[in-house]
Amino acid sequence: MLTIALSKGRILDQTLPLLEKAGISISKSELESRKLILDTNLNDVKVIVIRASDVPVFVQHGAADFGIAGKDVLLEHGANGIFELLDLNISKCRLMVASKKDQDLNKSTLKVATKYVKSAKEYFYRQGKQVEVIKLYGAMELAPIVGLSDCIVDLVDTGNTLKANNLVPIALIQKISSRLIVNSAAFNTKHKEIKLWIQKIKQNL
Ligand SMILES: Nc1ncnc2c1ncn2[C@@H]1O[C@H](COP(=O)(O)OP(=O)(O)OP(=O)(O)O)[C@@H](O)[C@H]1O
Ligand SMILES: O=P(O)(O)OC[C@H]1O[C@H](OP(=O)(O)OP(=O)(O)O)[C@H](O)[C@@H]1O
Repeated sequence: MLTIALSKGRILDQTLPLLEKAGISISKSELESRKLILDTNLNDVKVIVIRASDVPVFVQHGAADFGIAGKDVLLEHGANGIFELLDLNISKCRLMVASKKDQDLNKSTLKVATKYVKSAKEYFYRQGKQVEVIKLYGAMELAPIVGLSDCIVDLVDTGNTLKANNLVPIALIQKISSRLIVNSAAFNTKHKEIKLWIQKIKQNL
């Protein structure tokens, strides 16, 4: 039995066609059901659809043999018990610093609002900047507008969300795309089975 962990939301829409091309499909009724473990067209392959940030957790603990998650989420999680095997080149965006146009960013301690605490701390540490990081779970763009922070660290794709909130991109931290990750232990015990599926997915990218 093979269990695959997929991220809900925008990654899922781009992941399903990749799996389909590799020979794993999930019916519409299965996707629309309230079930948490979904059947596929193959008896020995099951799929769990969970929050993006939970995918590496399930894979790390062996509750899923492989999973698909954004690099943003993987950077926050760290490499514990996980191998990143494939860049799927989907859900591409950039992890960036952004602020109001006229914001003074030369203060001795910058207030940074973000969901990406680890990446933000590491970035500003490398820059030699002292920061106070304020953890948020969404709507980061609001923070500089209401004076909660001097800047944000968030994902940018089209730039429309920044523009709509009168914010400007300041610096690129990391290019983001979705990655296929495996549990390092499962990769050793189920190596043949996992490798076969990864090859099938890779062939069809
Ligand atoms: N604007 C974007 N353009 C392209 N990819 C994006 C964009 N925003 C997020 N992503 C990618 O999609 C992934 C999932 O994002 P999504 O917005 O669906 O979930 P989320 O709301 O961030 O997750 P959660 O439900 O755990 O809070 C992110 O981890 C990132 O890799
Ligand atoms: O540059 P853009 O194309 O405007 O995309 C950037 C937006 O996309 C993501 O939010 P998302 O839509 O996933 O909403 P959420 O994180 O608040 O759920 C991200 O957090 C930005 O707000």
